Amino acid sequence: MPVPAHRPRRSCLYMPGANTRALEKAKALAADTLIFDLEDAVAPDAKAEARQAIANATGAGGYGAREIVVRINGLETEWGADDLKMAATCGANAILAPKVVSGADIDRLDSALTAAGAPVDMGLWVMIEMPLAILNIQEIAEAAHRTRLAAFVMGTNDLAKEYRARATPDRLAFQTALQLSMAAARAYGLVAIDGVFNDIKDEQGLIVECEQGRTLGFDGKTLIHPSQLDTANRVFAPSPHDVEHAKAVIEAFADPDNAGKGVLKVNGKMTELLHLDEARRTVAMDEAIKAFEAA
Ligand SMILES: CC(C)(COP(=O)(O)OP(=O)(O)OC[C@H]1O[C@@H](n2cnc3c(N)ncnc32)[C@H](O)[C@@H]1OP(=O)(O)O)[C@@H](O)C(=O)NCCC(=O)NCCSC(=O)C[C@H](O)C(=O)O
Ligand SMILES: [Mg+2]
Repeated sequence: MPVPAHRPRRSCLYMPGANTRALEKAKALAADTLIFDLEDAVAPDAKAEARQAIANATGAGGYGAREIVVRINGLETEWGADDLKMAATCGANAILAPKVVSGADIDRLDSALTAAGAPVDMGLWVMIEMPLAILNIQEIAEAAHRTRLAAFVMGTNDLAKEYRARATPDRLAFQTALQLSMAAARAYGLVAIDGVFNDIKDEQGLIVECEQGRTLGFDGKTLIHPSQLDTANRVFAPSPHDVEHAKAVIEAFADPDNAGKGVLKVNGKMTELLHLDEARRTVAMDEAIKAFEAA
């Protein structure tokens, strides 16, 4: 299936690779992206079994238009090379590598994927979750120019552990990391996905965190439970008001009376050509979401 230019990634649901029931259940869940995990959600004794379960699930298919990503263990671990070998040719859209800290890490992963026979359109996603990754964030993002690097995924649990930080509702401790990662992602054309919200029962807390991620510019949020899907899908989609306003901006610039003008007033707001670009992106994403949901 060709990759749409504006692919929705509002909701990116992790599931442990060893949980075959979750892998099956995912075929009917309203997630834009499914992340089959071999790393932290899988116990050391279950790694080989989980790797086989993911290979079986991706081989059998049935996930429709959902994007499939396999999170591997780090290449420095005893499981990483076998994970990458399986993930490279299992039919997934991308692999997600944990705990990268440098541009050289991206080069190593990229070379290993090519050597393992990964298709040219397979993406490389990486977890931004180590203090050194935050300090080296530009160098990491810059590797996108020479590799398949396509996305940053924030790992706020590992960041909390490494920083010895407190997880507060405003995510004060992670603002520098979130915002530097966002700047680097956008500067080098990468997708940016926010970290997980651990308290499955706290729906209001999830809404607040999704809204904050959306405000910061993230494309979507990583999730850990199906009950979190609807909130992320709603918050990270353009709202009906956003789409209506975007269409008004596009119409205003297309009006022959406004030909040659660089600045207009639309719905009482100053509107420049840069807003036209954003309006086109909003409408394209709205259409991409509708097409994805109809598929
Ligand atoms: C957290 C969980 C272990 C809770 O599981 P459980 O107790 O089974 O929850 P429920 O009984 O409420 O489940 C209801 C049904 O939903 C299915 N389910 C649950 N979670 C998922 C899921 N993630 N994907 C698909 N399906 C799911 C259950 O099977 C139940 O189905 P049924 O039996 O038919 O009723 C569990 O939610 C879970 O394992 N979540 C994912 C954990 C995970 O993958 N963690 C790793 C990624 S997070 C991370 O590492 C962050 C990052 O690296 C960082 O540093 O921040
Ligand atoms: Mg992590």
